[in-house]
Order: sequence, then C-alpha cells, then structure tokens
Amino acid sequence: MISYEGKSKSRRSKFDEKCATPDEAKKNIILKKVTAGGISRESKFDYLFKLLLIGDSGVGKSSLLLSFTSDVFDDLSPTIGVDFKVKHVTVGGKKLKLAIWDTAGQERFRTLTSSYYRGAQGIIMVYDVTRRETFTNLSDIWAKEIDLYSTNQDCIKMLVGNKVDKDSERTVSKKEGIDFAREYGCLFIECSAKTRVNVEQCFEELVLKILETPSLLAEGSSGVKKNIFKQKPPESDASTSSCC
Ligand SMILES: Nc1nc2c(ncn2[C@@H]2O[C@H](COP(=O)(O)OP(=O)(O)OP(=O)(O)O)[C@@H](O)[C@H]2O)c(=O)[nH]1
Repeated sequence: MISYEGKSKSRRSKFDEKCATPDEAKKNIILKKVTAGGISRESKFDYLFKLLLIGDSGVGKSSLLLSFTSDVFDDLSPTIGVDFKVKHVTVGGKKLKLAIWDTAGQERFRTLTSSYYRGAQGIIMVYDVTRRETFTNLSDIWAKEIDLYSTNQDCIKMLVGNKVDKDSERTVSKKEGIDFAREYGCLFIECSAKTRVNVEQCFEELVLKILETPSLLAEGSSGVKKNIFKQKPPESDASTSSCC
C-alpha cells in the first residue's frame, strides 16, 4: 500500500472555467506552476517524479488523478490544456513527491500538451474499455506521441484500461490490453476511477518500476536542481507571462 501525506488542489478553479482557447490555457498553466513552486519548497522527499497522463478525451484521465489524489469522483468537464496535481507518497521506504500532469485529450490542445512529455519518468496511457476507438488510438496516436516527444529513453509506460465498473458495456477485452502492453513494453492495469478499483495500484506499480530503474532515479533525485514545475510552457513568451 502507498502511504499518503496528501497535498492536492481542487481541479477546477474559476480561472479554468473561463479558459476557452489554447492561449488562455497557456496563461492558466503559468499561474498554476507558480502555485506549485510554493508547495515544492515546503516538503522533504527522496525523489521527485514527473508523471504524465495521456489518452483520448473522456477516457477518465482527470478522474483517475482526482480519485488518486483526493479520493473524489465527480462528473468533470474536459481539461483545458494541461492541469496538474502534487501528491506525496511513501513507496518502498522512499519518500516521493509525485508531480502528475494531466493533459487534455482534445486534438486542438495537442501542440500545447506535447512539450509536457519532456523529462517525465512515467507516462500513463489511458483508454476507456467501453469505447473501442480510444483503444485503437493508442497505437494510431498516443504511442507515436510518446516516441516523438518523450525525452527519457527509459521512461516507464503504464497502459490503463479505465471504467471497468461499466463491464457490461465493455468493447475492449482484458486480453487485448495485455497484448498491447506486451507489444509496446508497458505495464498494464484495468481500473475504475469511479469505484477506485486499482487506482492506487496503478500509480504504485508505476512508481515502483521507476524506483527500480537507476537512470530514472538520477533524473528524479531531489538533489538535481532541475525544477520540473518551472518547465517552460510551449511557445511561451514574455507577453504571455506578463499577461498573467
Ligand atoms: N463510469 C465511469 N465513468 C468515468 C470513470 N472515469 C471517468 N468517468 C467519466 O468520464 C467522463 C470523462 O472523464 P474525464 O476524467 O474528464 O476524462 P479525461 O480523459 O480527463 O478527458 P479530457 O480532459 O477531455 O482529456 C466524466 O463524465 C467522468 O465522470 C470511471 O471509472 N467510470
């Protein structure tokens, strides 16, 4: 089991609701990073890991994140650009700070979200077991995005089939998920953000695998000065940040 010292923020600020375009979303990201930078200075940890959630719109990425960090399930509106949460956990005797980035699945944000693959030690690819196209898009879109944009050669990938609480509506079998994961060298789990089945296990297995990968530990060590919260948003410029 993971033990928590949870720190999380509610997913939708009033600012979120007003963001309708990728440009507005960029400004939103900058604001959120400033807030997260404050949190990072408060806590001690052995490793800081950057995790990324990707997959089609509506598969439940934000719901998984909210379920994991806040034990809450809600009917969420689509993510605008990129969102993130911080979670402190202890796994394998190590104190970990997880910065979990939740990307919008909608295609119009793809250029914006692609830069967030940089430096991620773990990438969670999510599909909806009741919507087959979200599974076929894994190979058509998401695996290609990882190949293009992930900068960590040893980055651990986790395939997640979400919404197993709707088993009667399932259009993707568990075996298909296992086969895909084997072919693409991913970990695999089926879960439900709604019932919380396997939600903790998903993050725990991913993080344990990262801990077993020495090259990723060098990247994620708290001794490394690189601050992943200060990652520049794509195409960010002075005018954007000064607007904020
Ligand atoms: N039944 C069920 N519904 C879920 C589950 N996870 C998410 N949902 C619902 O699916 C819808 C989409 O969930 P989101 O978490 O917003 O999906 P997303 O992948 O973040 O979507 P984008 O932000 O557009 O990329 C919401 O109505 C959720 O309530 C689940 O495990 N079971």
